[in-house]
Amino acid sequence: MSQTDNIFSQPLDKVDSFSFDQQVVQVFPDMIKRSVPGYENIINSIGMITQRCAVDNSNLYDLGCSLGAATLSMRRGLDEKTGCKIISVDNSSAMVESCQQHIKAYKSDIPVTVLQDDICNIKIENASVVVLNFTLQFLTPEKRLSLLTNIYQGLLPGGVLVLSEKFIFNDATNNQLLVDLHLDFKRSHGYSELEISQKRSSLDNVLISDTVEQHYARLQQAGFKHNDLWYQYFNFGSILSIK
Ligand SMILES: C[S@@+](CC[C@H](N)C(=O)[O-])C[C@H]1O[C@@H](n2cnc3c(N)ncnc32)[C@H](O)[C@@H]1O
Ligand SMILES: O=C(O)C(=O)C[C@]1(C(=O)O)C=C[C@@H](O)C=C1
Repeated sequence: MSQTDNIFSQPLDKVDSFSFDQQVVQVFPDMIKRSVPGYENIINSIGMITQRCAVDNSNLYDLGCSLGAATLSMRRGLDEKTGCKIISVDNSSAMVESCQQHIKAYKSDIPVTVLQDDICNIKIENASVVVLNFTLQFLTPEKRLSLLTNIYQGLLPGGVLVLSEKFIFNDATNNQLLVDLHLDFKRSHGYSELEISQKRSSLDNVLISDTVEQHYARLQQAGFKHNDLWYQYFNFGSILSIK
């Protein structure tokens, strides 16, 4: 069972940069549900996208898998396929350890390999579905294009990338309203003003958001010609890119 996230509930002398360490791992399912509008819808839909887009004898990748929520949803979507393998990758040792336990707890014949590595080092091969669920935003911007290019090159024709992110918006008025609505979402899930502001400081320069237009431009540069938002809830959303 996931514990309640109260990491930022007490005043901290110094707010450290956010990292996916053991303390975050322990509360992660609670943290992400209470912080990311639409997270559960996106996770469920990743299973549906997998069911429709995965092909027999291909690989599926969950890049920045955390505790494996998207991996498990993909695996549920593979019920009627044969010869598929899921490769789930995260560079946090605490996440990978917990992810392995979590995945083992659910029985299935579909193989899942959980790797502790930087997603920039992974060669994508024979892929029908690749998921980057709220992970690209944690890579330094200079590394983002080469990762997407690697993904494009490793996808089979017709293969898909699900790219979920926190966005910023060019229109300052819209941006402010969507940011405020996200903060209201957090308040409605029990986060205090102190928790919200300390978490925001801790994510400064760690989570670097792009606009939807910047994502489309980068995806096109990587080779993807078919890119569209399939989900948006305030300043969070998900793009589906097809090779
Ligand atoms: C917000 S979480 C992802 C949530 C997860 N995909 C889900 O659906 O529940 C971001 C994850 O990306 C991982 N991460 C960040 N940068 C990474 C990198 N360069 N290589 C591998 N994993 C990375 C973090 O350790 C963290 O577990
Ligand atoms: O913007 C925030 O407040 C967030 O908490 C976002 C976010 C994310 O989008 O990944 C950041 C870190 C945690 O992993 C959970 C959620």
